[in-house]
Amino acid sequence: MTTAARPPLPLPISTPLAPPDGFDARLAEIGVRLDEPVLAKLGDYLARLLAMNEQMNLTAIKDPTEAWEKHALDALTLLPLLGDVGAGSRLVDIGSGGGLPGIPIAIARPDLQVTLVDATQKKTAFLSAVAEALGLTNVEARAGRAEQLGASELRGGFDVVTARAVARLHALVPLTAPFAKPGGLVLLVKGQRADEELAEAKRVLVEQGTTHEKTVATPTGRIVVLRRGSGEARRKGKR
Ligand SMILES: C[S@@+](CC[C@H](N)C(=O)[O-])C[C@H]1O[C@@H](n2cnc3c(N)ncnc32)[C@H](O)[C@@H]1O
Repeated sequence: MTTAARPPLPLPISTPLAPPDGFDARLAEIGVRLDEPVLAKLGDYLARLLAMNEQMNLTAIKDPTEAWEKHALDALTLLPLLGDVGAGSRLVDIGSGGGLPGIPIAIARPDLQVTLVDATQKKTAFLSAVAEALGLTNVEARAGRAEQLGASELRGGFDVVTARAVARLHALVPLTAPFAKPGGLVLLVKGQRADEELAEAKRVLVEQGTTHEKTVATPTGRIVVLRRGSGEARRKGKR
């Protein structure tokens, strides 16, 4: 882990957040049901995120209820798309920032190995510290730019790649697709303008050897689902 040589970042004291009334119903709307210990761990994560946010810029959201909706629920909208992703699979979250959507996924799917990538070393120090505090043994943080890490030993190593709020699709696909194995999924959390961004990124999708499988509307936005093709498809795309 890139941050391992540095002293661990001390986390401020925080009290885990309780889910707001009706959160179970919000989860049911997206076809997700979580046990109480999982919700408790999510509440612990959100509390630590908001507490650390007073010391470094991790999120614009400060209100706990909003954090459950716009961070936890928004991240968990990815879960139904991971139904066919088996235990032991590897997922990487690019531009993870304060850990979104990667940490809620790692909490809800402890059977996945989750790598969190961010260009800012201070943020990956927080991600390592929060993963340790939450006992998330399936999480590692890597500091570095996706452009470089996507050409490192991480290239082509992941069954699933996720990203939220990092860049528009035409710039985001080259940052994310290189991490996916052939046949791997690239799940990009977007807003209402996903279709417009897709149209703009059409050529880039081909160049990166990805195909657009579908766009899923969720209660919090849109998820653009891409699949990385074989090397052969990528070579054809370059012609
Ligand atoms: C607006 S924040 C979003 C953070 C998080 N994904 C979320 O949804 O809350 C964008 C993050 O992407 C990171 N980032 C931007 N460009 C990057 C790149 N080329 N490689 C790695 N991280 C990058 C930034 O450091 C920042 O933490």
